[in-house]
Amino acid sequence: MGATVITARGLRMRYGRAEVLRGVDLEVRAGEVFALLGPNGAGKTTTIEILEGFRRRSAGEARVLGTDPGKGGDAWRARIGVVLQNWRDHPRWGVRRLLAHVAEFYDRPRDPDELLDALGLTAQAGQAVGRLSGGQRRRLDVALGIVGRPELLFLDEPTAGFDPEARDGFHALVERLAREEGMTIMLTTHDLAEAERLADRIAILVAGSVAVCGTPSGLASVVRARSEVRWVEGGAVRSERPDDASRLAYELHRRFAGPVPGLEIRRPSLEESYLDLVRRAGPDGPGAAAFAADGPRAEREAA
Ligand SMILES: Nc1ncnc2c1ncn2[C@@H]1O[C@H](COP(=O)(O)OP(=O)(O)OP(=O)(O)O)[C@@H](O)[C@H]1O
Repeated sequence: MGATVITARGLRMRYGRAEVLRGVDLEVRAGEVFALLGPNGAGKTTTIEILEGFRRRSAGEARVLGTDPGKGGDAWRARIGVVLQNWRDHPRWGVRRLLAHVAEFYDRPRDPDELLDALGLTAQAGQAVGRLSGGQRRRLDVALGIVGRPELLFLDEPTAGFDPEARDGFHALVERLAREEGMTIMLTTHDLAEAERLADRIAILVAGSVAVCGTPSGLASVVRARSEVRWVEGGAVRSERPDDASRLAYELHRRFAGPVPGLEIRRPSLEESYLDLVRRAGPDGPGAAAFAADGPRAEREAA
């Protein structure tokens, strides 16, 4: 993996009295697809907007392509592609015309027709932007974000509103951009499956800070919630979530002096574990301190 493209250290953001980011630390390296995953209101968009240079942080350090994003000029901006959550300009312009117009701002733009083809928008080339469906509009947003051949691409919830086919096509496009062109991509999503499919590394943002960060497989082992052990005793179903499920099963086996009635050990799915993590680290959960003592935060930067 290459040089560091994005660094954030202790990033903080306040909107009035509300502290939305409480010290975000992350690092993205060249050629990496990095997913910022988290529930609604976790601070994903705020983080990405600070890194794009669209929002001024309240405190902390940030470097993007070697520059403080709050001070990046035109030359810096031209190296970055941005796909915002809601971009609704130029509703009367034709799709191809808008794309070709934006392409003119760059030295080495992509061919607008090839791009429309890659995003499945050829049939809409002459259509007014304001008349596109939500999913088509989103695909045009992506086309606008990559037409300038950026080194670094920010995608804020890129597949929101996509149907399954469009989502799959978009995932394939992101994989192509990363693998064939070596583009560094940072995306936000609340879709765990999307993050797992696309990202080399995932940071889970909960209540304004990074709860855990690592590769999808490293994350699976760190985030994985405790297994549930169930058995039948005294005519009733008993259930526990011990630290060590196999040890409890062994102890039960000894206690029953043989097979344990109704014994079941259920390993939670990654989805359940993710939701468990979000609940524990969230504002209504036991709080960051309890969460840290519990493991994942202490094991931050899982393999
Ligand atoms: N301009 C603003 N003024 C005041 N509060 C804001 C502003 N923008 C965002 N917030 C608040 O900051 C918090 C984080 O918002 P943000 O959009 O960064 O979260 P998110 O993780 O991207 O959420 P979502 O998944 O819903 O897009 C939310 O509680 C939101 O209401």
